[in-house]
Amino acid sequence: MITLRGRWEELADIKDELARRDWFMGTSGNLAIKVNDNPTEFLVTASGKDKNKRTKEDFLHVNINGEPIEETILKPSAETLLHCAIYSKTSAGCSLHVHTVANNVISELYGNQGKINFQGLELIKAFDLWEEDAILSIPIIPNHAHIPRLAEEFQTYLDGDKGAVLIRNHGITVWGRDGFEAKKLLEACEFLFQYQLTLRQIK
Ligand SMILES: CSC[C@@H](O)[C@@H](O)C(=O)COP(=O)(O)O
Ligand SMILES: [Zn+2]
Repeated sequence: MITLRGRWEELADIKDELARRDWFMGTSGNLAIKVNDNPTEFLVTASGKDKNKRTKEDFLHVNINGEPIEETILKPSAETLLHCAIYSKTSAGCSLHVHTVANNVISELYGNQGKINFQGLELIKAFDLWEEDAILSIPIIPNHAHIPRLAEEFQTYLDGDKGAVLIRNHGITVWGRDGFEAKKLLEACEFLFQYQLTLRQIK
């Protein structure tokens, strides 16, 4: 059995790796990992911190409503409700949210269509799409400032234990069965976004 400490270290390692990619600009981004079922509990990043640094106060242990389980002066991520939605509606074990220039530009370019589709690219296999004509469709939702409203719209796309949703001119949230899968999906999405932007520049 993996302990709370083990999950903490796992999430901290993921955070370090994403930080090395420079995916936490301006304190943006938040991460979560499930630590218990029945009742569902997870670790979530503390709000407003420099996620490039590794400290003892990086994560809070929260319940399914995003409320801290232990007494703390730290505040859970402002976007904790999105992670709550993921663990309420799916069996995912890890959820990651980052802001990158590529995911923001893609969300703006394709925002009016409400989604971006990828077909014929090897990396969509990261989402277990193996058929030659398979299409990976990533929804794009408006960036509602009211987080409960954002979470309400976001949760309509939670139809599996792994997936990705773009928030327009904000960022991406991905979830997977575990930390390995969530990070894999995030990297695949960012590859696809960079590919699409490069292709559009050349054409
Ligand atoms: C500092 S801009 C980014 C925030 O508004 C938010 O979108 C974000 O991703 C980080 O918020 P946080 O509360 O630290 O989890
Ligand atoms: Zn954000």
